[in-house]
Amino acid sequence: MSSPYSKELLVAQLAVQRASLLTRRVFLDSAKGTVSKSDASPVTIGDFGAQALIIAALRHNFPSDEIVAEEEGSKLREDAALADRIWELVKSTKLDDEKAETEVLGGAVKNKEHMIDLIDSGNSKGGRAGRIWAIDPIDGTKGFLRGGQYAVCLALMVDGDVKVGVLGCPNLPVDDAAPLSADAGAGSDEGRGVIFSAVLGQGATSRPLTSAGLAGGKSIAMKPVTELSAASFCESVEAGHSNQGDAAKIAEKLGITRPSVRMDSQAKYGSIARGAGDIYLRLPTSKTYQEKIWDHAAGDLIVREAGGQVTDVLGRRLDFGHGRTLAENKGVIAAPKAVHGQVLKVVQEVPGV
Ligand SMILES: Nc1ncnc2c1ncn2[C@@H]1O[C@H](COP(=O)(O)O)[C@@H](O)[C@H]1OP(=O)(O)O
Ligand SMILES: [Mg+2]
Repeated sequence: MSSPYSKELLVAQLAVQRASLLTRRVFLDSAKGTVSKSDASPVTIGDFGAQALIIAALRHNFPSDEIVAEEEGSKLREDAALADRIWELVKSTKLDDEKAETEVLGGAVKNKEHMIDLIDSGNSKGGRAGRIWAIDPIDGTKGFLRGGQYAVCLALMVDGDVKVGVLGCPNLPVDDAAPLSADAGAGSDEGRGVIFSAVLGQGATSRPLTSAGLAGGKSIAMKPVTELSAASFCESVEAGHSNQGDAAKIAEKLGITRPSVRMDSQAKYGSIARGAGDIYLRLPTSKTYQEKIWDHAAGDLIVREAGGQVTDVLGRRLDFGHGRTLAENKGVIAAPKAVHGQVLKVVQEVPGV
């Protein structure tokens, strides 16, 4: 008998692989497919294209599942030139493995209208009942535009619990043992591109972006931290997304002297899951911002399956059953199980966190 969620894992890996290859094409273009420049939440043609490809794969395989996705198609209905650019990209991005492309993913998107309908169908409200996929087609768009790290994110929740998580990180080194660095290789894809995956209760793996599917995966695990003072922190590049001043106070209290590695997107979760970093802190910068489920679902499972513990700053598990946002959580602390409690205690000693 095949293990639980093996089909979901295969479809998710291939869908993320295909979408990641699409985003890489946009990334290598100097204008990076920017759609809205001044926006606080920038968007590129890669966001829409990747979302269309992932939803196409999910609709083909799991037609009755719900989908929560970050982007919506209305902009494309109003802007024909924009829709045409995205359509060119979507119809010309295919896996080399024709069998995977046609038999698993269901082949190409039919036409431009179909593409926009697919993008629009990621509008589920989420919740605690049934099978719901969460998609962030390009997490860390600011990093993507800067030439830094970003991630293509997909997770399946069943009754509010994450069962499958896949992260495509086209700019992280393939090598799990490479030192943690925010450097994305100045646009070179030599030795870069990794897919992290996890299924609840089955561990976490990494594989090169160019060889997705179920073959070629290696088990990954967090690095055991014996001395917290020797640990390294991972945090957002954007000071508006995580309070870097509070993180510095926490590092000092823990005796950590190494500077934090700042990196965009859920690439942080993948990096600590494979032991390239130790602790990911996301400390709220505002009382009103609610984290989005697509920004955390895959990473949360991958870190937990690699031997980590993930909570918010109050020590509560991330709760993906409250709709499109983590309405009942505040910030994130992801750390190896053995030291998570110590980190949490120190986080709570910092006034205002
Ligand atoms: N005030 C905020 N606090 C935390 N995260 C935020 C905030 N504003 C936006 N984000 C989200 O942070 C994510 C990127 O995180 P990171 O800093 O780890 O790369 C993006 O998905 C972004 O959402 P959006 O895409 O809607 O701007
Ligand atoms: Mg995001």
